[in-house]
Amino acid sequence: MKEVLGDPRSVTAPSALHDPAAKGRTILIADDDRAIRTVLTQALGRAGYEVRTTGAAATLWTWVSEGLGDLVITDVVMPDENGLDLIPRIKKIRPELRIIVMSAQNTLLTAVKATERGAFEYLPKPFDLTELVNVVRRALSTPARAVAAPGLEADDQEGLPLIGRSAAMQEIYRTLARLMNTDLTVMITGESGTGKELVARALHDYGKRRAGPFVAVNMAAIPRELIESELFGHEKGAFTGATARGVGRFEQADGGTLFLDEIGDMPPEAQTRLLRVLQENEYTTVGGRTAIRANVRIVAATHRDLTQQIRQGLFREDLFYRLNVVPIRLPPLRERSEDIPELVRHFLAEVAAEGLPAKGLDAAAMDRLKRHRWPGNVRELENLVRRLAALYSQESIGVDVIEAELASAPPVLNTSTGGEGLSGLVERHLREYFAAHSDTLPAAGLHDRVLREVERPLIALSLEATRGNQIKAAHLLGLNRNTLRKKIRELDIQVIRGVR
Ligand SMILES: Nc1ncnc2c1ncn2[C@@H]1O[C@H](COP(=O)(O)OP(=O)(O)OP(=O)(O)O)[C@@H](O)[C@H]1O
Repeated sequence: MKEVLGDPRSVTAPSALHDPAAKGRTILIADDDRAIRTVLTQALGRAGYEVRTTGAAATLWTWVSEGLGDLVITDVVMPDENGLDLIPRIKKIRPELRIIVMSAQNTLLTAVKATERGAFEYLPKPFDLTELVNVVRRALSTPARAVAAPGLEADDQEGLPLIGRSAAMQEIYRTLARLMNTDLTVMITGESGTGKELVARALHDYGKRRAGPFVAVNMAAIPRELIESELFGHEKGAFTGATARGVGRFEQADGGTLFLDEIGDMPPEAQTRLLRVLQENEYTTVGGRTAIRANVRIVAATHRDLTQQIRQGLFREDLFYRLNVVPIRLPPLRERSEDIPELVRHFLAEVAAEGLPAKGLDAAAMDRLKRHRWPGNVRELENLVRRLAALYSQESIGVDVIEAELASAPPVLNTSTGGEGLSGLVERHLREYFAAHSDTLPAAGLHDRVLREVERPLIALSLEATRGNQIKAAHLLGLNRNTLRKKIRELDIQVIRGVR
């Protein structure tokens, strides 16, 4: 049986799970919900453990200070004290005692705090009892773990709200919490607008490099021939237009996190260079000779299917394995539609805080939103909510308004760009590009370079869509066949037959 969603108290029963190592081990449980105490007592009792339960944090504290128990399972919100606040006190007097935190709060901050304060594991409610029994067994057979250094506590305010309490988001919060004290390379995949950049920021903000810079680079936004100098910097005179030394993003991100967005769009030469940096932990600037030590944590993201890119020869397999150390897949919004009401409330509150009149959605309207497919994911939802707040005067928005808004069909190109439109997307990337050169101007010849940047994917994708058939692609593009052939050569596009 799997998780039962909805009721935070619902837990599902394990299959027979007697653990021979359980004999003589006592588990202390604190939860103010009697039903939960009962189910946990039964499940752990069946597995062979001794169990003591209480509804008060104070009683748990007394037991622990008397030296009782081999493991603690505690809830977070209890009438007398917050379970999370108890953890450091317990760790101080009994550092070896494993603590499992369970909570129905289910925010990223709870997961992070539990891990940060030294909990062995965090279980969002509702959870599967089989999983709990497995966690207990693991906890009792793993040596004590160092607690995060004091002073590294996450702020109480969740500055960067990742909204959503669906099972899929809970899994992501747990992964993020586990990654907190590591420097592991992370690869975030997911459709456009699912929150990849937000997750990358969370990894940084709750990670051990949080005091350092967070630098984001969008591979798709930078002209191909400039990517290497953008990442690694260049020496004066390294190429035409390099009139001064240029600082690269690796240098800017020194001591912090480098977020490589749209990594699937990285050109081959830059991929090779990046691979070398990841292998050797050193890089050289374009035109430079001295090796510079790289001190960045890499987080990469893509909305593309990299395994397919690898098959097509567009992405290096060895680089993929270097980057894919910890994969995080963000689900599309349609797979977690139960999060939509909370997201809507969050975005409505945001626009209200910006000075627009406060609004709400009636039940039918909310229901309609939950049934939409959301090709542009959270970004599309956010844009819709902003439109509703700005364009409609009624306080409570009904389903008719939602129908009308969803029916004002976005243009063809919107589906992949999250409701933004192609020109909006190009403008966003160009803005980012200019912003990256805030103190200097980009190298001369920008017009042609940018047009080539648009032309290349346009032609490559047309060829992909026509399975490498150049006659069909020329027709699709409205180009003469010879012109297309010439452009394929000039732009160095690989034509792969039969692949789509
Ligand atoms: N779980 C979430 N909670 C709150 N806001 C979210 C969430 N996920 C995404 N958003 C918001 O949706 C918008 C898009 O998110 P983000 O830019 O992180 O997506 P992305 O996957 O990186 O998109 P792209 O692939 O197009 O770059 C942002 O405004 C972000 O704040």
